[in-house]
Amino acid sequence: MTAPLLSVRGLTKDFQVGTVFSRRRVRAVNDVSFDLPAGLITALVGESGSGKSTIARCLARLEAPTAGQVLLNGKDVLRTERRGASRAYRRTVQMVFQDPFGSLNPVHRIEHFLTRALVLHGRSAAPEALRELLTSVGLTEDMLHSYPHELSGGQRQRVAIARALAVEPKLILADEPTSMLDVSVRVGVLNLMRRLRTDRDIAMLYITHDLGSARYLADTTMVMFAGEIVEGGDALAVMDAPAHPYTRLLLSAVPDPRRSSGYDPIERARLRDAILNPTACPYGSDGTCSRTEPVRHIVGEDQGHPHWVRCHLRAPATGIANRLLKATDDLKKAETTAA
Ligand SMILES: Nc1ncnc2c1ncn2[C@@H]1O[C@H](COP(=O)(O)OP(=O)(O)OP(=O)(O)O)[C@@H](O)[C@H]1O
Repeated sequence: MTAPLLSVRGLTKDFQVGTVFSRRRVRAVNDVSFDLPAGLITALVGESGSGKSTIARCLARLEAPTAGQVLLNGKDVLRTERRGASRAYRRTVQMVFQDPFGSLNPVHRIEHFLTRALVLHGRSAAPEALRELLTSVGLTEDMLHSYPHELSGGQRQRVAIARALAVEPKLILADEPTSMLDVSVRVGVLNLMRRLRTDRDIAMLYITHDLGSARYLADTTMVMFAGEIVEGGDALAVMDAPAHPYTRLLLSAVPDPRRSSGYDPIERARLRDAILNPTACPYGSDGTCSRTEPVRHIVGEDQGHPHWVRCHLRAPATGIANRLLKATDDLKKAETTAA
């Protein structure tokens, strides 16, 4: 197994919400631990509000965790860099956001974003360097003089990726990088990410609620529910043999072309409950579940990655994974058409 580039231990993040009269605390991330190995793509999947972006923002050092450790190459960066991320950390760990338009100031040309990133990190912004950056993400040199609004959503996201690449990062935190793009251009951006992993050995944390794209892109997958990571392992193993009831619910929401409704109504009702009430485990309320906190159980191993689950009601796989296979097939077909 590849050594971890970045390790997270006991990461917890609370937010204060409400007014002065009704102040309360929301625990967005609760005691989360995982490793991001060098050169591998790790997907973090889960419904809206489960805490995925908060983890990414803590790792990008845009939020200060309430508790826990972030170890970059074994160094506890929250302890050693108390005043904020060092330039070396920012160079190693870059973030790509969901909204490629929001992350590029509309008053500047593309040349500005790339030049600034290169210069800030003490690198040459010579024309060849700019050209190389653009071509590495599948764009052409003439786009240097374009404004963000003159590019398509997919092209803007490629510019955002080029800007991240300018500092030669070792890890890219990609928070829903394709969710605002047309389906037809999503696969191109996913393929670009895969190429960066293979050609440049860049590790990625790929955050998404789209299980099909996680299965398509990632080496390993972690499933997040109500602020906790409840299942993890080889991406295909987690998707094809989900052991946690919540993973199975997420998979059940992948539309099934063989059913007119697309959803199993019972599964859909439970998923709805889980989303509407994300702080309570829906499987704990029916009396079948132990009250004690579930420990990690290893349920298998694939490609050298242990497949683990934290749930009292872990279960063997069912046929729902077939729908995900279909979604991945569709992506592969789109890839062939786009090529
Ligand atoms: N700045 C903040 N202040 C208060 N609460 C916050 C803040 N940021 C996130 N939260 C809360 O933390 C929880 C997790 O949010 P987060 O954005 O991390 O989830 P997510 O899984 O990334 O969802 P989405 O895909 O919708 O962004 C939610 O309940 C959210 O309302």
